[in-house]
Amino acid sequence: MTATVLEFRDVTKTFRGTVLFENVSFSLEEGKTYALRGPNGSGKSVLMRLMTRITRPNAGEVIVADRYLGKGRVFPDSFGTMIDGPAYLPSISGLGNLLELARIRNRVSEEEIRALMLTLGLDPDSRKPVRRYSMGMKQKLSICQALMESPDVLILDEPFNALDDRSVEIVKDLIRQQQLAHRTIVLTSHNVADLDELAHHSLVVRGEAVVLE
Ligand SMILES: Nc1ncnc2c1ncn2[C@@H]1O[C@H](COP(=O)(O)OP(=O)(O)OP(=O)(O)O)[C@@H](O)[C@H]1O
Repeated sequence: MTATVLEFRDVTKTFRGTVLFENVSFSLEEGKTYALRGPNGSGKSVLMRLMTRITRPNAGEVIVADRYLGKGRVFPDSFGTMIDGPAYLPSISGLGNLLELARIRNRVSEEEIRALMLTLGLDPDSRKPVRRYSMGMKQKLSICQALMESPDVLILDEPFNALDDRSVEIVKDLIRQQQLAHRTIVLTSHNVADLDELAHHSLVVRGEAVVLE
């Protein structure tokens, strides 16, 4: 039997009186990859923020299974997210930034972070400050940040943006490794072929509804 990771129960989200989602209900199952689809501005990023509980619904509930919550915590403890991009310290290096973030939970070693950076084509020994990073380099750093602690659930908003073809293939391989490790993944992409290639199911934003297919 598959286990539920998180459940939306009659979730309504409005911004200043405008309804974005109304009475949305669905569940995500462990080990599955979900393509979140919908036109620009339909609410995909907001839905992802609701999943992580960064954004709260106006009505209804987002229920995260107990095993993903730290003791007495509201926020999921084992979710890796790449939604708005973390707020990097612009004057220090990529490795420096990842080490700072890793200190919060102390779950990943410097060696593991260095290896992941190398896999993605980032030089961990580069002293270049993040403010001088190109868009693609920042994107790779965000992917490192989301993956580095081997989270049980990955929420990836446009992980392939700004990446060259080779880097797209590397990120796809990393996602496939996560699938083999039975991780649960939600991802968006403006490239439908990428979503079709990777996802088991779709979450489609249709007006104020979200349909699981
Ligand atoms: N904090 C906020 N306050 C007011 N409106 C917001 C806020 N966050 C998002 N919105 C609105 O919610 C709608 C959905 O935005 P969202 O970024 O989730 O769309 P999206 O589907 O991710 O779009 P895209 O494909 O362009 O990335 C937009 O109209 C946006 O302006």
